[in-house]
Amino acid sequence: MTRPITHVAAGVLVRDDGEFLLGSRPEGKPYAGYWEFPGGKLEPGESALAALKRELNEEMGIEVVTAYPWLTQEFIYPHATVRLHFFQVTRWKGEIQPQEGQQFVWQRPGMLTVAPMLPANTPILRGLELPNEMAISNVAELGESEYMRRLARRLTGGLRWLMLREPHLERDDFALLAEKVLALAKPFGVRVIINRDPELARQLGAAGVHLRSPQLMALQERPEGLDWVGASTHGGPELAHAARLGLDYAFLGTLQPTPSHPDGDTLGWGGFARIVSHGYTLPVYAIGGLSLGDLPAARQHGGHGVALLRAAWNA
Ligand SMILES: Nc1nc2c([nH]c(=O)n2[C@H]2C[C@H](O)[C@@H](COP(=O)(O)OP(=O)(O)OP(=O)(O)O)O2)c(=O)[nH]1
Ligand SMILES: [Mg+2]
Repeated sequence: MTRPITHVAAGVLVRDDGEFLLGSRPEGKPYAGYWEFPGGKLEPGESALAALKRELNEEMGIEVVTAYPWLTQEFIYPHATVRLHFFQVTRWKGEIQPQEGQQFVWQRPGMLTVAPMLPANTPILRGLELPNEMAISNVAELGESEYMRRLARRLTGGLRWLMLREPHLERDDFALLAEKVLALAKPFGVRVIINRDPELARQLGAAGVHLRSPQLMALQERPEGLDWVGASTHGGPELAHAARLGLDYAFLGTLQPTPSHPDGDTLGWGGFARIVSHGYTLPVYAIGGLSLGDLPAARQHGGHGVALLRAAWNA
């Protein structure tokens, strides 16, 4: 027998310093004492956003000002089958005050100090570790020495993640470059994602691998031995495949015409939103002709962030 699905809206409050809020579940509810993102069940006919606003007001006394639709997760509990609609809440009014005897704690992504967490939330916590800007290397256009100068500048400026993607290089030359980049990035604790193949990413000891869409579609399982695995996608079927394999994030594009693809098929924000609104558990980056100024648009349309090639190195 299939049970009806209980729809739930939950809010991830994120401060400017990157810390996010968890609440403890009050006594008397299923999983009392577990940690969760504040939120609750949708009422009949209520939208997820309306439920989010109502629940955050009821449970913590705040008024939501800016909320971005983010990840969706389905989970089967003994007590219910839930579909969770997560939002990132970046602005709110009023002071956070527990209204139901719960506790609240601010946490740093990847460095939780409280437990246990509701089990459905594992991928949500992973998603919070991912940056809103994914910077993609551009040795091809800048040349190696100029690129390394700009990378050094961004590293001292606080860059946390970097994707190394240089398809014009032969594998050996790419590996040599990767070793230099990894050595430069290491003291900064930067996560370097290798856009080539899982084998090379493992050999280099990189944080992860990024798959091109043909590589993604040829796989039946997530590559092993890598902390982070992402993929490029161009539509719903590819994105769904990435989600099925349990990948950590996906790119979706091309958003706008770019210098290298001046007149190809582009999605625009409408097309991007239509695909993402299907509701995936993995964060989705918009890619193609974007700059950091497009981040609010990407988030309004259900994206996690923007993947930047040229624009990442202009500053
Ligand atoms: N609020 C919230 N619920 C979550 C999260 N993760 C997760 O699996 N859930 C599940 C637990 C519950 O089965 C369901 C939320 O139900 P709830 O008991 O919080 O709902 P509610 O606030 O409307 O409570 P009530 O009025 O029914 O007492 O979703 C999360 O991060 N936040
Ligand atoms: Mg609740």
